[in-house]
Amino acid sequence: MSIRIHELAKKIGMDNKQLLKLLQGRNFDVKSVSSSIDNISADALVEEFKKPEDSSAPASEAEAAAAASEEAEPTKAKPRKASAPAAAPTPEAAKPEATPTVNLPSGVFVKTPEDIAREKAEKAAAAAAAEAAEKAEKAAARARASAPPPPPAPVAPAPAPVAPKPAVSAPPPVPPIPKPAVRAAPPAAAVISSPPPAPALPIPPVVKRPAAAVSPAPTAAAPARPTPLSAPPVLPAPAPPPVSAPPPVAPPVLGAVAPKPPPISPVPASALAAEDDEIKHIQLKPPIIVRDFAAALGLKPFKLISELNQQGGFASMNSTIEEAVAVAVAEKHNFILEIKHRGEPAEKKAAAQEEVDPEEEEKRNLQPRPPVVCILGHVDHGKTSLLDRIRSANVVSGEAGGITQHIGAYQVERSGRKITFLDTPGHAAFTKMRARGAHVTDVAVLVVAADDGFMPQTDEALKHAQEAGVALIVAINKIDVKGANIDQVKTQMQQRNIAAEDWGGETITVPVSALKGEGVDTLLEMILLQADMLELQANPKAEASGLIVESEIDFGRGPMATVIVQRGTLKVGDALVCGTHFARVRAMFDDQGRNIKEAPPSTPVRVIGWSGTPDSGATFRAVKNAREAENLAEEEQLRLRQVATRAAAAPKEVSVDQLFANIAATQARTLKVILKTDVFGSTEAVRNVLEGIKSDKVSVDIIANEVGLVTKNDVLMASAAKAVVIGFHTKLENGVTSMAKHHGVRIETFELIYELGDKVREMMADLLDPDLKEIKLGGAEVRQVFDLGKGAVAGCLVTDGKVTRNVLARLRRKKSIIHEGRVSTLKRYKDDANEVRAGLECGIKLDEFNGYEVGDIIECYEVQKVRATL
Ligand SMILES: Nc1nc2c(ncn2[C@@H]2O[C@H](COP(=O)(O)OP(=O)(O)OP(=O)(O)O)[C@@H](O)[C@H]2O)c(=O)[nH]1
Repeated sequence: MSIRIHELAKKIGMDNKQLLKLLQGRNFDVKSVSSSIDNISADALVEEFKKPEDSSAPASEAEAAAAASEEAEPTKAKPRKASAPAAAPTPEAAKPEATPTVNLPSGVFVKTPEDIAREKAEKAAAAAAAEAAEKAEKAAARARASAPPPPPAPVAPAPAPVAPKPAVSAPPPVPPIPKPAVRAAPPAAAVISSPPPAPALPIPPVVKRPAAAVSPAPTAAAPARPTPLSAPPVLPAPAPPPVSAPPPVAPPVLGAVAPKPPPISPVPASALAAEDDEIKHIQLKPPIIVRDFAAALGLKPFKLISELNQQGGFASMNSTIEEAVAVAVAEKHNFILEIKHRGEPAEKKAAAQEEVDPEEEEKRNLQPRPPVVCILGHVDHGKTSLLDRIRSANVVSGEAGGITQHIGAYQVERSGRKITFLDTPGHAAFTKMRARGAHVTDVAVLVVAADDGFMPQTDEALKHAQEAGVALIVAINKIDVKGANIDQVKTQMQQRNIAAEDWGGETITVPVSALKGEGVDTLLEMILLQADMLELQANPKAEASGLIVESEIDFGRGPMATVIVQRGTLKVGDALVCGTHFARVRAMFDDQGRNIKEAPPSTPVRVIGWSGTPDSGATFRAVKNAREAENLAEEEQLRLRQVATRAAAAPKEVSVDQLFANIAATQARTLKVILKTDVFGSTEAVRNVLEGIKSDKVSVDIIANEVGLVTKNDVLMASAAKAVVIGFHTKLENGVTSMAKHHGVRIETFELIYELGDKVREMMADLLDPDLKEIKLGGAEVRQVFDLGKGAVAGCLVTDGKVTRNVLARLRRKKSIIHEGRVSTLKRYKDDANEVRAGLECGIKLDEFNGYEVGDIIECYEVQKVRATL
């Protein structure tokens, strides 16, 4: 039994990637987050990472100590209780976690000996450091407490987090503190508190505890609550700058209070210092991302994630945290979080002061974006059904012939996260679309039917995905079908060097049934997991740019393009330029056809307002205004014209071979085609089909191709050029049919690409002279020769088929053909006959031939014209 890493990570509340690294560091043979480890090791890890939270054992120890101290200081009771839950996350508690000190349940081996040795060393070092800090702090506290000499010299550069606690643990204003501390302190504490000679202040005992295991929590927690008011009046005379170097707030307070002499209680002074030390300020800009926030708090991201997840929701490394939540979490960790919004005066000032580095700005604005996923695979392997299942809409039934004809882009939501899907057609003609699909995407899902295995377009799709360098997931579909063979598909994967994970490879492989929905959830989970691993980000604040997935002329709305926003946020009213086309975004529609105003990164959206149909695969970008967009498009048109003119004007060297080839080409017959399609991608697909028809005798020339309806103009053009009009997925404008009849123009429209291919082949063949085919009718053997004076007649026996008067015939003698002509006379006895069948005797005379010999064979045949082959 085993468990996948991402499941384990969820259990532990750790980031997938971190857990993967951790396991790799511990020499586990794991390659990706969907790899698995054995259950024993997994349990040990769960146990290991439970520790920091359920530090109940040591906590109870601490509580015992605290309870003891309560007896002496009843006033302390409340604060401690209240702060108890917050104990764990205090900086002190967090510290031991920072070093990977791990206590495994005995008998479980999940670490290498080196790991254990290293951890021990780190633990020892941490303990030593903590102790040194304590000592230093203690000395400082003592120096402050024993007021008289004002030596301001800070006692020791006490490490920030540990230092404050002892001070705070001794807040009680009145009685000489030592007693409770002594009582509360475990034996160890007493020992350690001894080193410095000076007065046995109460503080140390609490700090005493060995850094990691201690539940300094309760004690440490107490100081966490800010009690600023108590500070000023009590402050001891001198020692303004005690240990509290870090927070800048401390000095003024201390300074201000310093002159007051009352020497009564030295303790609160340190309490104030501690407090100032404790509460730190951090500034962040929205959006607050888990990763950055954890770094600012000095926490491990997985700790923060688990904390956020406990509050409900689903956080990951790149999740954005709501501001209110972030403030609360920061408070819990003794930080004051200042969120700096854009446009705030302070920021404006800062912006004015320093030049913004665009790269920095870009980095700062990066935000997680949804993954773009491409579904690839062979025809009919279930790509559309899978997508259909995922978004629970019935697309398959709406497609012509059940085949996806052009790319579709959709967005689905899963666990509160969006995934953008591209559906690409499986037919061979749509190669370019698939290639384009693969290049736009982050993750490619290769659909392989379990009953069919890898097919030509599966391999081609795999090649596209590999060339594009996108993450690959294999979905073995149709596992419900009789004859489904998952292992066979995995064998084929192995042969292609993309072995499945459970076969020792690295390719995430999910068996699914698009029809029954089995495995689809797992597939989505894997996609999100891959997306997490890829850490996909984009800057939504930048000028919008992206890629044209598809373009078409929408009847009624004009040129329309399906685009994927890759960067920035596309808005209605934006001015766009894309090659020779430009747009002012009039309206945008999402995959459900709903009108939307904005499209952030990774969103597929249909845009209207284009000057024409931009090429699929071209990139667009937003510019300042429509005028600029138009100018840029015009410049591009001009540039292309110049390139074409230069190319045409350039002298060409023509070889003799080429010359002959050109002459032959002019003699070869050509089918001229005017092509009209629904979308740009279809044009490509039809072109692919037509260019794939190879013939030496006849060629296809697409003299014009456009997206849109077949118009009267097309008919006129076809009439002038002697061309045919081919429409794919498009209709005819009113009046076109009658006009075409009048001009003798042939118009053919198609819904299925393979039907189009077959028909064009026929049309091409029709341009060729028909082939002649000889069909044998029968044969007769000459048995006797009759000389009639004015000529000879052959007395024959019809051996096969039939002999008919006037048909073509040839006379063979052994292997030679002696004569070819027609059967001019055919007699049965003395009567003329039209036809004599096999087994009967007859007299045959071939026109203009008299030289028959016994044994000659007369073959009768006819010649038929058949359509020429290409
Ligand atoms: N039994 C079974 N049939 C399926 C499953 N998935 C798809 N099919 C059927 O397979 C046929 C083809 O499915 P599509 O989703 O159109 O396949 P496609 O790969 O999108 O095909 P193209 O659009 O031509 O590229 C349909 O009849 C589906 O009902 C499945 O998991 N189990």
